[in-house]
Amino acid sequence: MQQSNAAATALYDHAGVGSLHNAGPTGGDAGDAVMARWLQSAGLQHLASPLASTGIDQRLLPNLLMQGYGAQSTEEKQRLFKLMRDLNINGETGLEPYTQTAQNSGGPAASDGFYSPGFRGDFGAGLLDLHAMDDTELLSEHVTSEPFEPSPFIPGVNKAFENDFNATTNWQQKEQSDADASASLFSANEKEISSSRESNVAKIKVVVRKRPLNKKEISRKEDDIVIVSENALTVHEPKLKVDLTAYVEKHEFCFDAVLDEHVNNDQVYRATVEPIIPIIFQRTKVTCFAYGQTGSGKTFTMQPLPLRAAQDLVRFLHQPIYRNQRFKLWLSYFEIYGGKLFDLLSDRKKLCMREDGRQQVCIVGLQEFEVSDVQVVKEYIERGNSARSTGSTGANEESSRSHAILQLVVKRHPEIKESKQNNDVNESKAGKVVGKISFIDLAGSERGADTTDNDRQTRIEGAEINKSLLALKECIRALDNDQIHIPFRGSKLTEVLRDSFVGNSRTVMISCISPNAGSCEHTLNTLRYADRVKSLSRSGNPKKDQTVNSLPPCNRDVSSLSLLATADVEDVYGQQPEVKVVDTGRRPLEKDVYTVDFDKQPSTSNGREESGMAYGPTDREKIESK
Ligand SMILES: Nc1ncnc2c1ncn2[C@@H]1O[C@H](COP(=O)(O)OP(=O)(O)OP(=O)(O)O)[C@@H](O)[C@H]1O
Repeated sequence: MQQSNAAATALYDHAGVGSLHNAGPTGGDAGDAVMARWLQSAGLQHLASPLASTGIDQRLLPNLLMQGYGAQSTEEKQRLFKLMRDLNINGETGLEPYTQTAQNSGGPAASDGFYSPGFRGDFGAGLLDLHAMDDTELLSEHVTSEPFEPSPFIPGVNKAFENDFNATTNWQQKEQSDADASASLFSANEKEISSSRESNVAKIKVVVRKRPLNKKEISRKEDDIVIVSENALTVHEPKLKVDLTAYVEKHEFCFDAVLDEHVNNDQVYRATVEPIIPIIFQRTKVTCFAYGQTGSGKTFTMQPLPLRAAQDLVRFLHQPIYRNQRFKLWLSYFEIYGGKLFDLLSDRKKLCMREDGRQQVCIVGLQEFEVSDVQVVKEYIERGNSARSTGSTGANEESSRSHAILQLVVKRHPEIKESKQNNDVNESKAGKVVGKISFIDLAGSERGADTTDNDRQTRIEGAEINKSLLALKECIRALDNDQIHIPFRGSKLTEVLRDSFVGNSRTVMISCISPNAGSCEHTLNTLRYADRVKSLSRSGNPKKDQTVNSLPPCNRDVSSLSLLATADVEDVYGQQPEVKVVDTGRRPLEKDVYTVDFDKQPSTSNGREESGMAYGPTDREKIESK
């Protein structure tokens, strides 16, 4: 309390009136004028005048303000709080030294400002305290737990929570305090905080998920050859010597996280997408995709994620900061099949991709739906899923033959009066994209090499799939190396995701693997692809290169792969509390020397890009630019 008083008092001093105790009538006037201007800067001038008219000693104003005097609404209190805080920050940065007064002398140093524990502890009721408790303390009370476990990263929202000014969490208070930033979304200080939060989320995160043996595999008495331990796993490859004696070759890998067969979908969400949700509101484009052979669990893994993410995004949107700024969530769902795009929420309407004048890719005719309720999101997802192209493979009766892309986009909408001027533009288009997350359920990675279904259709599917997987990897590589040129034209998939590869973006790859011995080769291919993606961040960064030598010998690269020679010491995912990950300074180890070319995807030679494979009606396409 002393500190906050000191800060407000400093305002008077700054006006050249000396300490409050010395303020005479003239000095008081000058101080009052500054105080009035100060309040006016946040639209709170009315808080000064009632005081003046009641004849209350203006010197008491800082105290009264600190008690929330006159502020009627939550919003006003927030603004007032922000003003006080800014004052402290300025004081803290030494913009304007202030004289010690009787009130503040003996208290904590001025430089401790708002952030000193003493100050926090004394902070009066009715005003926000950004630092009273850590993020997790209040969150758990307010998060709706059905049907998922509460998320420590995401604020809970319910009516009481929204209305209870004092019960807002630190995190929410920070967000709330952004509300009156008119010119930009975030004040300088908050930008700092948000950028540090952003930088805490690795650009590429690679997670492996192992599914359990299925009934067929159990009935065939197949062995589980994948052993998971922490963030590493070992594949025990059964082999035969020339003299036909059996032996096992071990392959060890290490990733950001490895999730075993006992991990449920909610835990997958927590380890992958959840930490990224907050930065979507900070103009980040996120891509999350699952990769792996058919039947390895990609769809099983990916399908719950958008719903879970939508639930958290909706929670954020209910925060006053975002609600006041007219942030809305939009959902679209389409698939890429045989190089063509189909809207899964619009009777498989064929879509086409256009580049506008600003080289922004837009999918012409793609329906976007505003979603503010998780139940509605669920219905859209179910509708889209039932419209997907699936077929049967040896390993999966309902195999995805396409890449399905579900996008959740946060947009900021203009005020009603502004948007009325653009009556002809539909609401979704009127909004400005703030951030988005794309969930991609890729078709099985080995379909190009699928010889059991080797008909023409399958070959075409396989060719496109292979092409896009290769292109995806190239884009991730370029992205991670901060290359200016991103080879997004390599496939329809990467073209569609173009805006996810430029600017501020994050990628989460979930590699799904089957545990049975019969899938060993595919499992190793999947892990090598994942390893390759992860290792991309180890190449081309001299800072990372230097650190490898300081790693303990057991963590050093011992394989013959020069590209995997450096350690990813900058991946700080390991700091997230809920995520089962460890320092990725340990590079993946695959002890054996491979003969496999890691870059090589299953053959694409049998595929030509075919046209005229449109599914569903070829509706007249409304050509319009976003
Ligand atoms: N972790 C898991 N736990 C329990 N069952 C799983 C798990 N992963 C996958 N399955 C089951 O395995 C089967 C195949 O999974 P899924 O359809 O997700 O594979 P996929 O990789 O998407 O295949 P495709 O590429 O052919 O579409 C499904 O019946 C699914 O329910």
